[in-house]
Amino acid sequence: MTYPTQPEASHFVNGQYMEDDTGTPLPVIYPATGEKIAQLHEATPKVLDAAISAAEAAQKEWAKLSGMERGRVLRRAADIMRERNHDLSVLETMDTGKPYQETSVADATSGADALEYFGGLAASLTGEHIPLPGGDWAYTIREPLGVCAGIGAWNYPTQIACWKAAPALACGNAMVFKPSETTPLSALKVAEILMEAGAPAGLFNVVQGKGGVGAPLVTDPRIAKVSLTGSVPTGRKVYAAAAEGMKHVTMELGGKSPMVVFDDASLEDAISGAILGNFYSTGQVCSNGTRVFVHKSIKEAFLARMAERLKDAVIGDPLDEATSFGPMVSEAQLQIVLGFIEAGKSEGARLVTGGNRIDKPGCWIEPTVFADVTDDMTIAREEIFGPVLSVLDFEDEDEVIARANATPYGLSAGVYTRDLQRGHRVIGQLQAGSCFINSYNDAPVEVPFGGVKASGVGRENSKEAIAHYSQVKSVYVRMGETEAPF
Ligand SMILES: NC(=O)C1=CN([C@@H]2O[C@H](COP(=O)(O)OP(=O)(O)OC[C@H]3O[C@@H](n4cnc5c(N)ncnc54)[C@H](O)[C@@H]3O)[C@@H](O)[C@H]2O)C=CC1
Repeated sequence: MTYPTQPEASHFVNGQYMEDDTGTPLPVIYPATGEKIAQLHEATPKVLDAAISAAEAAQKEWAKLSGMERGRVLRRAADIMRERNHDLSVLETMDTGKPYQETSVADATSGADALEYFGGLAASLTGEHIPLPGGDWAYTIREPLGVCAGIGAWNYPTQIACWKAAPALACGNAMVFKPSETTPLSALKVAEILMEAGAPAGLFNVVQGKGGVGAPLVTDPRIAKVSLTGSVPTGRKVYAAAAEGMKHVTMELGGKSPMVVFDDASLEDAISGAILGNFYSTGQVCSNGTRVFVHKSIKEAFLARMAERLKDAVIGDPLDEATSFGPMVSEAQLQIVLGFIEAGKSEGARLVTGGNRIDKPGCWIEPTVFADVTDDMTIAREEIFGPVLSVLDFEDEDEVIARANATPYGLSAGVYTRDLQRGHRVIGQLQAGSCFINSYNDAPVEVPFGGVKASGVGRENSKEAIAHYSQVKSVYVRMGETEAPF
């Protein structure tokens, strides 16, 4: 028995489901068939206010607990998520269209990893003792920020909710989370699980809606920090709005990341990396290596073998465990991707395989590979966020580094080579936050994740995230008399 797709109500506020059906209707569509699977409503100002007030009250109590006590709740939530992985994965597949083969290993499980990791870290979030001249000393206290707003994208809804909530709650903050309007279902389950694990009512609240709900959440004076996963244009707006209130931010934004395949690389591994970095989640991954620079001497071999490997993709019912390639998340995103494919063709790129909408109900598109792509083409410059791989030729190491860096983005970068000195030398020069050598798109919770340049501010995951969900108070303690000039 899996979860019904229609939740009890649209929002989760102060420990329970909440509805206000005067909000704008928000239909939820299963992208594999185009069927409506739930009907929600956007949050009204009343719902938003209730969520922020509940978070404010809960945060004060939560921050009084020791880190050990807070961590215990998060670790219990991680265990519950793992026990319910099947049901959570089916729901995530219905919400996003991503195959169960993926959701069962990369969504609730990744969320549980974050809850477990930050739950374990919570008790160790201590300050420092600083000895000073004359017997004076100082100490520091790592304090929570207060109520944090989390705003999510549609590609990894459970993972995004947990990657934001886990470090925020571990540090003693509360959260109001707004999922993407395209995938509103699974964050409600994260809220339910946190309450069941013993979190106080109001600690983690979910409000639904589009940018019109996100914007007042960001500017509300009771919100101390905003963590957004989304596109660069939205990031610019949210960052600017948060700056007005001098709020802390984490921005996990888009990219146009390079993957460089040298002539000494293992061809099979490089193709696996390019598949993971372009077709996993139907290409809807922010860190994807969508500009695949392949050394000219191996380009044709690379393309021929890639076309062969793509024939093994199992495109079909996302709930069937054998399916390895699902639909796009929505008709709107599908149309954007088809537009980029047309631009690729009209600007002279060579279509090697795919390029078409698949003729059946739902949002289906073929895995698509372009070759002979040049740096100035639209498909080499703009984030597509779909299953479209572009192969660009190169011959020289310095040349490929310069071209790889010639982008406003800087989320990820990858290098395939058997020459390890070269691997490290090249990665050292690539302008990106999350990099890979002979691999692509791994994102374990122990490792910092985030971008440089236009791709973001701050880091998620790892100990680095703690700095972004807490602030340091320093206390100077004088042991002798206080001397003043007069
Ligand atoms: N760096 C990262 O960690 C990741 C980045 N992304 C990026 O996300 C994008 C795709 O996701 P989308 O949901 O289409 O992005 P989007 O930028 O359209 O929306 C992201 C979220 O922001 C909200 N929003 C929109 N306008 C807002 C405003 N003015 N104020 C407050 N909130 C607002 C949306 O409702 C949604 O919840 C891609 O560009 C992708 O690269 C996606 C996943 C991970």
